Amino acid sequence: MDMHHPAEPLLRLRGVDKVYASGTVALRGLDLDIGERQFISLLGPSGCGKSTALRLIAGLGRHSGGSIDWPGRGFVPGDLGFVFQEPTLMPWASVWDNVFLPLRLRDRPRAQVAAEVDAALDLVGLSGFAKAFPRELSGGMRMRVSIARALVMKPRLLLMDEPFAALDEITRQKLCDDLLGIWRKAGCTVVFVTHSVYESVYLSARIVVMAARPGRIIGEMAVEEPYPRDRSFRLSPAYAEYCRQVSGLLDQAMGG
Ligand SMILES: Nc1ncnc2c1ncn2[C@@H]1O[C@H](COP(=O)(O)OP(=O)(O)OP(=O)(O)O)[C@@H](O)[C@H]1O
Repeated sequence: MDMHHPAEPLLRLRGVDKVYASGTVALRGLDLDIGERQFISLLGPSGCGKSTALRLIAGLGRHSGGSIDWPGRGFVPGDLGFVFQEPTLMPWASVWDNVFLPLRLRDRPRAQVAAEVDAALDLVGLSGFAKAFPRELSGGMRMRVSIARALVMKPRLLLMDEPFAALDEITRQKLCDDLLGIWRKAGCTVVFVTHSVYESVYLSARIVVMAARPGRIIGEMAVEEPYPRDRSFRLSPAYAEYCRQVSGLLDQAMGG
């Protein structure tokens, strides 16, 4: 870090509140700095406001109080990619056309951006499936198409809302490895919402634990294992110890 110009975070949340029209206080006083190229997980029990926080960061809905800023060079359209629990692909369109969608919505001509679509497919390891249709793919492959679509605009921030929750354990582990590779190559920041202690420890450099009613941050942990990470980390005593500590924080979040 340059000591004369300490790096600004990519995103800064200060005292963010969200009260829904129903009166539910989904978030109260959220303070969070998210750095460039960080991999950060938001972990917490159901209803603690993880998805709300992600949606506010994405600009889907207004916060009721506090501020959300992009302090560096500010927010530029295309800076954000979003991946949901369901891949939400268009079943009638090929893999290539699904990934092309964000560019098409911005009126970018097919021929002009073909290389960008190809590069996004290459990034997620699906170059050979450009002409396939979603129904021909496994659940894990469909999720990778969804990730390629989120990354085709080369966003600086990738928001992921429990992307692997609907998949079986083996596919989940494989996708975690894939995601770490994709993240390293894409060079973006990832904010990953999950219920899973194991997933958060494996993936993140930083885990923010939230509690409900009102949704708030109750603790944070750094996972100081260097990247790249692989199976050997998952099997290591250090991994088990991180999981134990994060589970302890989660117990606190659930009032235990
Ligand atoms: N559109 C909405 N209108 C009213 N209340 C909402 C709305 N969306 C969420 N809530 C409420 O806000 C609180 C936080 O919800 P949110 O979905 O952000 O939590 P979460 O941590 O993502 O939960 P989960 O893990 O179950 O997805 C909950 O009490 C929820 O019922």
